[in-house]
Amino acid sequence: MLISVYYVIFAISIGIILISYVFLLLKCKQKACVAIEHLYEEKKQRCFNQAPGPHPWPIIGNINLLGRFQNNPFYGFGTLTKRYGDIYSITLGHTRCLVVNNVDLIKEVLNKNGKYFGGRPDFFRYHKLFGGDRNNSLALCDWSQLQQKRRNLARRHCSPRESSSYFSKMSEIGNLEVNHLLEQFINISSGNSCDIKPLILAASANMFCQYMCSVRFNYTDTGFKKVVEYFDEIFWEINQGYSFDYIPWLLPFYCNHINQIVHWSTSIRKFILERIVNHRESNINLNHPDQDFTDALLKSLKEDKNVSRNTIIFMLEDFIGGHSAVGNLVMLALAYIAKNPTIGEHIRNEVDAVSTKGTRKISLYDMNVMPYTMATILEVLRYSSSPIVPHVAMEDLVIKGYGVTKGTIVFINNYVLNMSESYWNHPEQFDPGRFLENKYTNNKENGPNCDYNKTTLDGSDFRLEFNKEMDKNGSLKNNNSPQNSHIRQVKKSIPHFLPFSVGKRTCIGQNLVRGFGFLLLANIIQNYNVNSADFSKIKIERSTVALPTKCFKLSLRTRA
Ligand code: HEM
Repeated sequence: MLISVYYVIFAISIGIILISYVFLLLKCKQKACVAIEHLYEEKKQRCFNQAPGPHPWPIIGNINLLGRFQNNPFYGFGTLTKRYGDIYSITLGHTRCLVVNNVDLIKEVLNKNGKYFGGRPDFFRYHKLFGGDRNNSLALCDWSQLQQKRRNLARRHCSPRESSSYFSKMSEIGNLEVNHLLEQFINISSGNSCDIKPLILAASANMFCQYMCSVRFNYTDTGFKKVVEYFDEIFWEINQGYSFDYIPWLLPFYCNHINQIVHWSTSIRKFILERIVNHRESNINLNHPDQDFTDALLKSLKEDKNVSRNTIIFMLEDFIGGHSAVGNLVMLALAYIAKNPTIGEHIRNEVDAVSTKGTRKISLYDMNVMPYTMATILEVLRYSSSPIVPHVAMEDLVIKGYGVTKGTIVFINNYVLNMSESYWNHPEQFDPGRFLENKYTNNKENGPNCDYNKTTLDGSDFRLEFNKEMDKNGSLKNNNSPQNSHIRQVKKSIPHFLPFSVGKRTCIGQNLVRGFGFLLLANIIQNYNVNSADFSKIKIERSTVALPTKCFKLSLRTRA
């Protein structure tokens, strides 16, 4: 009896051992398969050559090639296409980079493979700008679930649709701030040269602060003035490239510069906490609907354990900081108008027709009926070719048959798109008209449901009357034809025009740029003639929307 019990126990033990071996073998097989697959992938990668490119020097790589194009590295990238084609690799310091120079390839990288190119360069400077960790920044962080969450949170507030209450809030706030700005201009509107940039930036900052945080600051508030200046410095800084980004051992030579960056960013953070967040945080009511973006952020902090206080403070800072881009864009537009007075005349014609000769201010709802003004903003974006923040490959992958290894920095060259003769007629000319098209219509079409039969705020059916009186350059002429008229509109889509980039990491602030930029530009031109006492002082770098903090002066003269 005892023996048979032993036999049974022995048999069970053998069974267990055998089953364990089978599991062990299966697991080993799985691991072996993964390892083989990995090896195969690696081999496959190795089979793909790197894109062609110049041979790198030790230590500096190809930085010497860009040295010649310090003022416009993207032009430099463009010249290298003649030798290496539209996609090529260069090495900056020790970092491998890929430069992509045509629209199809750009879309292959950012649209088709966007999820693999969601990283950003790990520059020391970027960390210093955002409290020691670039992942605090919306634009400079690597792609992550947190980034997806932050983008979703921001979308409603920062990309308002025309029919939404956010849009009407934007229009209202924009108009109120324009009144404040015009009051400031009264003292400087005698036609003398003036440094108007700080005022335009302050107006733009107040538009953003009111829209996002329901607070505005006085133009004489020294704390506010300093913060607006520091934001502007940072905007300039983000648009620059330095050799120490790629050759970190040069950093000790740039200590003062880095300390300056830290000073700007910590001062901004202190201001946002002391003057905006602290007070709001203590008064937040979770049961009330969101008053603004700050409410939405503070609520997400209370409701979602994965969102940290740092995250929301940096988000707010990022979005308020967007005002610098708008302010600089408007300054550029005014400079081009000063240089090309006919452009100012065309805008003035639109403004006068829409506002019945200046009897009311221009609102956001006039955007659709002022195509030339909108086209001017687009032409500034094209002409200045704001660089697309570099992307980084987050995995090994293949683009156009070339192997791209994880960690490669990808430069998207939209300067070549904006300046290529194969995409634009006379790309070197500043000409807003290139963004306009005519839509022919007969008046019968223009019934109450016609898309193009837009009305202005005061209810007048302006667009048709106005458009049929414009010649092709945008100036007024008297050729009223009662039957047929053409409507001038901004071209709907231009596939090679990507000022805000495409794909997963496209700019979140583009509607704010169009909206607040339009309000500032149209209302300034409604009230002032813009000129310059010395055009030689208007120096504009290509390949950036950023102007130095201390830039050219302009003169404003009240319109007769
Ligand atoms: C002249 C005005 C502006 C231009 C030309 C511009 C252009 C761009 C470009 C090219 C990118 C990079 C997209 C990419 O990496 O593929 C970007 C990213 C971004 N922009 Fe703008 N932008 C402007 C203004 C603004 C404003 C006003 C805001 C906010 C209020 C804003 C918020 C952002 C954010 C948060 C990102 C990062 C998105 C991400 O990486 O996921 N931008 N912008």
